Amino acid sequence: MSQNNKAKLCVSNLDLFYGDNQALKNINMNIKRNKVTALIGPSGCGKSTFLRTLNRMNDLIENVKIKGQIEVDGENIYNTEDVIKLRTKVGMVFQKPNLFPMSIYDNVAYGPRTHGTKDKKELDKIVEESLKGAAIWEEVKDRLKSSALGLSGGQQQRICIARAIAMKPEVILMDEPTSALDPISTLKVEELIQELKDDYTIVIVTHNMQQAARVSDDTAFFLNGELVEYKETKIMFTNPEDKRTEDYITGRFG
Ligand SMILES: Nc1ncnc2c1ncn2[C@@H]1O[C@H](COP(=O)(O)OP(=O)(O)OP(=O)(O)O)[C@@H](O)[C@H]1O
Repeated sequence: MSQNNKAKLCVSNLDLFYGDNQALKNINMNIKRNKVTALIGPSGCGKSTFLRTLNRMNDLIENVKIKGQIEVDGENIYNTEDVIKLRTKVGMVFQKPNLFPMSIYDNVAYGPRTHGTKDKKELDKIVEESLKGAAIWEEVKDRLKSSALGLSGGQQQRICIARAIAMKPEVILMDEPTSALDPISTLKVEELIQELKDDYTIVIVTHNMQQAARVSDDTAFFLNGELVEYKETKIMFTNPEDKRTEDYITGRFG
């Protein structure tokens, strides 16, 4: 299962139930390291649910039952007691920027501080590197002490990415990270995603097929909780195998 050296995450026989409602049905998927993998499919097909299983965010929801196995670097994440460590390794960026009402600096330093980094010089370094990594340093370097909530939506989303990077994750999960952004900010975040894959494994949920085609290396198409098709993005968008994939990407439904 985890013999595939390229795979960062190996998902096998994954089922997920919300009460009696089965939201994920026997998902099998190897997600490649240092690649961008897009999850697409119509509303309610299970994309966000699947994304959340990858760092156990569904644990926080009542009545959820999960079967099957998810390995990160060969380790089953549902066996570990240390969920905090898992979420450090597998970070997440949400649909809407969700910064704290504090300064830009304090937002980025928040995670490292709560994990015990107190040294001012070290924090300065982490903040600068993370903001550079999220391609927002030049825009904010002279106002690090100002409120993060004074930034534009697109800038806030890049600060959220910087905040994720500050924890030194290996995988970054993104749930429709540009859906609340204007086209120019969207483009900036898309460019950033492309740059980030040199250092991280990225899994992104998107409703926007052009976006999946622009940013991802591999694409997975979900429908009614099933993984219908999963392959290289280039091939998926030019030569889909399954009629349902073709119907979806050509805009016939969803
Ligand atoms: N917290 C929850 N409790 C119960 N059912 C849920 C919960 N979250 C999602 N579901 C159900 O699970 C199914 C999959 O939802 P999910 O949000 O994963 O789909 P999605 O593909 O991400 O949709 P969208 O594109 O609209 O965000 C839906 O039937 C949804 O109603």
